[in-house]
Amino acid sequence: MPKLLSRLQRFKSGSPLSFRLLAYILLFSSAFTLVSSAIQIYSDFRKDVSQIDRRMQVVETGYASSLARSLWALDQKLLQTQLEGILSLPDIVHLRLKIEPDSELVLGSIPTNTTTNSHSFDLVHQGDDMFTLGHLTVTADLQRVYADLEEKVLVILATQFLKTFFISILIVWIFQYFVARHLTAMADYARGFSLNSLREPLKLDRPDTPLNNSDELAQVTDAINHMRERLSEDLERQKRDAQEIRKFSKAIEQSPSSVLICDRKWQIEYANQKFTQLTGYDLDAIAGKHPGTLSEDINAHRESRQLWQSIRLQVQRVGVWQGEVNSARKNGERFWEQLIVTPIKASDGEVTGYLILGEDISIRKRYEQQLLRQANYDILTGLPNRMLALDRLKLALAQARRENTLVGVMFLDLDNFKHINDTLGHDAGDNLLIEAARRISSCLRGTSTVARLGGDEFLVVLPGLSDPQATTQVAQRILTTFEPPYILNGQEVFVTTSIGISIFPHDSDNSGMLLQHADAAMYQAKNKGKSAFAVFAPEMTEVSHERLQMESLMRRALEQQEFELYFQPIVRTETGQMAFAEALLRWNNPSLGMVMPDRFIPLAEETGLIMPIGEWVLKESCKAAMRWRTETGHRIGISVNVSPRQFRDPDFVQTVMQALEQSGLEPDQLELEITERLILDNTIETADILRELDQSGIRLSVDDFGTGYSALSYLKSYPFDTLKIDKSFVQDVMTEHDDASLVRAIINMAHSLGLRVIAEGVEEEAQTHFLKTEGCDYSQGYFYSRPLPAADFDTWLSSNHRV
Ligand SMILES: Nc1nc2c(ncn2[C@@H]2O[C@H](COP(=O)(O)O[C@H]3[C@@H](O)[C@H](n4cnc5c(=O)[nH]c(N)nc54)O[C@@H]3COP(=O)(O)O)[C@@H](O)[C@H]2O)c(=O)[nH]1
Repeated sequence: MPKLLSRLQRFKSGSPLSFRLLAYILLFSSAFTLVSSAIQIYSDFRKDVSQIDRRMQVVETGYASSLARSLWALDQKLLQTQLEGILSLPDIVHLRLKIEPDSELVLGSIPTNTTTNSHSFDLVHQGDDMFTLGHLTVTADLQRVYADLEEKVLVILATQFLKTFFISILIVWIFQYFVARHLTAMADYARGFSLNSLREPLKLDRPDTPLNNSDELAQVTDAINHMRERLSEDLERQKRDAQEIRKFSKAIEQSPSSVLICDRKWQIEYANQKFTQLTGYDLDAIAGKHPGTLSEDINAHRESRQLWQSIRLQVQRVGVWQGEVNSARKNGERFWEQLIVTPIKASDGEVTGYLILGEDISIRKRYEQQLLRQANYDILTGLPNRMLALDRLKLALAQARRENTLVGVMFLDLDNFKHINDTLGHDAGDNLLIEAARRISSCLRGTSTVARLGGDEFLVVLPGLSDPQATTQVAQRILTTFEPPYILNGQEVFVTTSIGISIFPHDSDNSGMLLQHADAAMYQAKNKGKSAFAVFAPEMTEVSHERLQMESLMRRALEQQEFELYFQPIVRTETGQMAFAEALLRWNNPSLGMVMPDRFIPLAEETGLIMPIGEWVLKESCKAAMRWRTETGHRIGISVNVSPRQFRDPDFVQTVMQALEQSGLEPDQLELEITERLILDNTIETADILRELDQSGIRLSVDDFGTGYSALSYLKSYPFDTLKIDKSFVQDVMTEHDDASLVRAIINMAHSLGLRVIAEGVEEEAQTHFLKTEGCDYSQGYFYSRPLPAADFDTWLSSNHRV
């Protein structure tokens, strides 16, 4: 029962369509039933009425002749019987017989309040003559017909209504079961449809039959589900798109590049953080403006307008513009940015706006300018470097060709720069170069170029000369400006320069050759004794050729075993007995002959060949010392010269140790001679290396002492064992009072620092007496022996009883 009630309730409230359908069916079927029943009833009614009419016709045809005969015969009884017979007929209620001429016979009665139907006919005698005997009016009562009609109406109405009602109920139930409830389910589904239920498809509560799967409801369900899927896909896509858009907008907002988006009229619509950060303008302040009109500076504004005009044109024509722009920040500060401007196009290709990407390239630009400067200028002196100098030289040559003039090319090299640099340190060397550059520049006209080629080499280009003499005048002026001393590390230092000159077009019309010739002339000037200039002459090329040749020969000298060690004894001054020997390198080249170290060691240092050569010297020296021990039975130490360049080899200590290990010589039998200039070179971890060598037991001596510019304090700071007084002082001790005093002072000072002293360059016996008197520990010089080849030294050792 409750189920039924709820159904009814649903039927009433939840299924208005069914309700309405029921109402419509009832209404229409009732109307139809009524009309059809009315037609039916009316037809039956007409049938009944016409049956009565026919019956009265039958009375006329059946009774007229017999009634006429009864009248003719005046047989009243028969007439009475006949009339009663007619009256007994159904529905006939009244008979009126008018008998001619004026009698009347009436039978039956006409009921009141009812509808009657009358039929009259004449009663005629059919003899020879025809006589109308009477006139009979038959009246029929339609009461029965109407009663029948009423009953029929009632029955038909009742049955039709019931039929219609139940059929309607059935139809509505069928409709409700097969359609309406599913429509309700669809409505419920649609009503409850939300983003959360997107994954739940609409399912109707009906069997899964092929018929059900293909009917309209199935089609609507499919359509709804299809719509749901499409919606779900669209939403998914929208979600993805929204995510993408969020991602892109975040990326744009946080992009390391500045981003401006303009509409199609180039009015700013969007600016990201980076843009604000870079320019100082925030979006509110610039929205709607043209990107070229942000600055308030009128000049910048004008420039920018022109620029943006060309940007607009190129973007229209080519589709992109990119370039480097010197933009202005809000505070007026200028900066460089790399801009890329592209149109933003809709899918139909229509331009909807413009994208302007910017990147701050100020640092790169500065760096580029710096690089450009570095590429063309010498950082230390600010002078043009080799590259720019060569460009200028080429330009000068081109101009000279046009104008038929001369170009002077001067190659300058500072004399003894290396020595000064090594002894006074790099800072002093740098200051010297700066001052030298200033002095050279001060001697030149505005059109001339002075450049630093590297190291202590300078190039001067004198364009547009009419007379070659002009070059020598300039060279002389330069030499004169070099005369005043330089103040380096608080000391007065005299520095000179050597100048080589070549002239275009006399010496060559080629810039490279002119440089080479000036270089060759410069060597000639050096050979003249420095602080000189030389003008190129063809024979000078041989000198520079020799240098090149020497370098290439030296590269093969080690493997060709062209190097040889000479040994010079170092004796105890007091006794003249052999103490140890110094290894001195010689180069025996088949084409160059015997080459002395002064000639090739600087070149070996320049080219780096000193590393393998120095290693060879160390190993051979240690081996020689061990051989002497074997041969003489005495421990004879060996002193080896070490070039500053060798100290820059990170494996130097290891090389020394290897030489000792491989030969078996004890470390205290090896002495390394180091020049003062090495010690003053702050760039080398000299102290660490010297300490490491000292800790290994290797002895260390300061070579050429007295020739440097340094203070003596380093002697205390470094672990030296020996100090070697330069031969230039020793050689004049007997003649120069100052030198004698200096040698004496050096010996005393060295002793006070716990160092032993070697005097080198002892050539005369008198010098040995002096040194003995002054307490000099060791002596070395031609007086005792010249440097000897190994075999000669062996002989010297065996014949010399002073060991
Ligand atoms: N890095 C290296 N340098 C080396 C090596 N071998 C030599 N040298 C250096 O070359 C310079 C010239 O050396 P050298 O021509 O051998 O001259 C030496 C002696 O021959 C010379 N000497 C010795 N006694 C006298 C003398 O009585 N009179 C005189 N006029 N000359 C003399 O002195 C040079 C010794 O120099 P020093 O080293 O200062 O003791 C020279 O500077 C060498 O250092 C090498 O293998 N590596």
